[in-house]
Order: sequence, then C-alpha cells, then structure tokens
Amino acid sequence: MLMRIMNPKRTLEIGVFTGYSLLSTALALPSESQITAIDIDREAFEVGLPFIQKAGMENKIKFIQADAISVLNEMLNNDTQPEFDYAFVDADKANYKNYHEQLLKLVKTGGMIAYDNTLWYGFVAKEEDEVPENMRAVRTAIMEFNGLISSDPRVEISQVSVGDGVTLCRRLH
Ligand SMILES: C[S@@+](CC[C@H](N)C(=O)[O-])C[C@H]1O[C@@H](n2cnc3c(N)ncnc32)[C@H](O)[C@@H]1O
Repeated sequence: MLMRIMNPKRTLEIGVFTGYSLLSTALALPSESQITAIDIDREAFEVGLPFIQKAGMENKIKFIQADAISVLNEMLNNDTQPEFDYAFVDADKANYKNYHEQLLKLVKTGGMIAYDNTLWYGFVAKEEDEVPENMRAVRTAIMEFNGLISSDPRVEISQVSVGDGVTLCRRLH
C-alpha cells in the first residue's frame, strides 16, 4: 500500500535474503521503477530468484552482492550520486545508525526510509535480564538507534507496531 501511495521510481533494499520483501516491493511498484537490492549473500537470493522470475519482476531488480556500507560509500563517492525515493533497511542491525547517515544523503528530501525490526521481538520494552542472552546485543543496537532517530531533527518518524516493528522515517531537508 505504501508503495502504491508513494509510487517511487528509484528504490533501495538493504538486506535481501531470499527476496520475500524484495518481491513484495517489486510487485507493488510501477513497471518503470527500479530496485537496487544489496546483500552480502548471493546464495540466499538465488533460492528466491526463480519466484521473482516467475512473477516477471526480474527486470525491476538490480542485485548487488556486497557489503551494503561499502556499496553506499561508493555511491556517495561517485561524481553523480543516485537519488532514491524510498529505501528499505533490513540487514545488520548494528549498522542501522551508519545506514541512516548514508541514506540521509542518498534518499531525496521528502523520501522515505523504512527500518525493519525496530521492536526486536518486543525486547526493546523489556529489562535486559528478561531478554535471552543471544538477543541482547541487537536489542542494545536497536534501542540506541530508536533513541537516535526519535531525536533527529532531519527526519520525522512513525513507529508502526506490526510484525517485529517497522519505523517509517521521512527525510525533511
Ligand atoms: C533479515 S534478512 C533480510 C530479509 C528480507 N528483507 C525479507 O524480508 O525477506 C537480513 C539479510 O541481511 C544481509 N546482511 C547482513 N549484513 C549485511 C551487510 N553488511 N551488507 C549487506 N547485507 C547484509 C544478510 O545476508 C541477510 O540476508
């Protein structure tokens, strides 16, 4: 629905895995739109690729197998930087704050960044000793990130409490 309303022409997805969210986005986009999809793991993407092809969505997608921080840095160092209307971030949570700084230069003013998993199974609302040990490091990273963007004057945000939590973040200037 968000894609239908926004009608974005250039979009970015950071963290693809088998392409579930990538295919959902591609299906909702107009035919001339493009998604630059980045993941360090090509194998998982190839598991989902036949479904993307069967749905006729392959032409909308440019997959880049690489570390996303490096790819965004390369984009930022290019003489002509790309401008995205929308970005979906669902990769390494510890880097969300770094993606945020990069994306605020690559996503247009008025454009949208969606950050997935910002409620982290609800653990962000629990005391640390109630959280399984293997979930604590990401919980801390997500809590820091949530604090950071909630007081960032460059954006306005809306925390959508569906699934594992998605924060919609609109670049203001
Ligand atoms: C939760 S999965 C993505 C799920 C996908 N968005 C979906 O909803 O179907 C996270 C993905 O981020 C990728 N990833 C983790 N760190 C990364 C990095 N530094 N650069 C690029 N991709 C990364 C992993 O390889 C993994 O496939």
